[in-house]
Amino acid sequence: MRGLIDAAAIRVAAGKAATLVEALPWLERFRGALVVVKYGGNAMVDESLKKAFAEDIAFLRYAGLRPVVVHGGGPQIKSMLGRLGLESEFRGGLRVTTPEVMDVVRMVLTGQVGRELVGLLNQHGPIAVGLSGEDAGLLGARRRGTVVDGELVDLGLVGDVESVNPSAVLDILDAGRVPVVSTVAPDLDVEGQVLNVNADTAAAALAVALGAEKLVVLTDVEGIYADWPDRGSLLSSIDVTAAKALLARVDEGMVPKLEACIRAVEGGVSRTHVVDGRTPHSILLEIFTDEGIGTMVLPDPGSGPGSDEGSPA
Ligand SMILES: Nc1ncnc2c1ncn2[C@@H]1O[C@H](COP(=O)(O)OP(=O)(O)O)[C@@H](O)[C@H]1O
Ligand SMILES: CC(=O)N[C@@H](CCC(=O)OP(=O)(O)O)C(=O)O
Repeated sequence: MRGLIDAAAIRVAAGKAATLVEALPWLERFRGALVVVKYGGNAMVDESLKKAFAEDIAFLRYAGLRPVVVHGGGPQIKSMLGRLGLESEFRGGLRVTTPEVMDVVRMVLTGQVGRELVGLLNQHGPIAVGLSGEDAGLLGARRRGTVVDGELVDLGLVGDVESVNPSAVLDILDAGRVPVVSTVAPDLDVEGQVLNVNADTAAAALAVALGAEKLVVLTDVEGIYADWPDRGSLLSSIDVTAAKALLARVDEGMVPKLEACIRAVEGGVSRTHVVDGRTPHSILLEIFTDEGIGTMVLPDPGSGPGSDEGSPA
């Protein structure tokens, strides 16, 4: 009835206020912080998760952080290859990339997925600017193979990032906007050739070059499991030494993600997280709540600043 105070409504309001207050120390801690977010998995294909992702990135931007988005697009590449009657296989979590497949990867990542993401973010104001590893020398790559069952496998036009010139990304950040990066990179050895770089790998290289405070990698699973697929073995954190040992026991797409986290931590990014992109607003939950979510890959204990994330201080 109007005019009466509803006790249940007051409790709900108090709960909402408590959530906001819980975020306060984290807002203070991360004001101005550069955070690289690798966007991929279900969060990229489900409409409501896409919307929630865009809200999270806009929230970070308006809360005074400096988010940089690096996106994947494996499912969209697969779908376009299918429409064109082309096939490609994965070895060690990486797509074997022929010249025809490379054309499709470039078209889909830079021309389709990146554009869509920029559009979604710009529903929250004119904040997002898309670019690829080809723009202003952002990424330089060299061809790489991968080792599967002890044998080196040729992956074709697949590259690993060898050089990063982050000035274009910094220009966009300094203008108060959000860079949205697709991970096609010029081949440093062959002029005019571009290479397909796994987006987790590129996100790590970029996070290191930018001196990011955090790398957050979205995926389709709760986090990293010590003993996959034993659901009781989800890790809340793991140090670099243990993560390297675990590499031998993970497979599928988790290999490039775990490698990316290790590379980022070893490159000085002290907070590296693998979080579940199927959970709406997983990025906000990771950054602005006391518990965080997913798995954090950390420097080894006692190895310097950032080896302990327990509190915002
Ligand atoms: N130890 C592990 N912990 C978590 N996931 C693992 C592990 N080993 C293998 N996986 C697999 O890796 C998958 C994540 O990689 P992928 O499907 O490529 O992710 P995305 O599509 O998010 O890029 C998980 O869904 C799971 O099937
Ligand atoms: C070499 C390699 O595997 N490149 C990836 C690039 C896109 C990507 O990484 O997308 P996800 O993050 O959605 O997996 C590919 O061709 O699928």
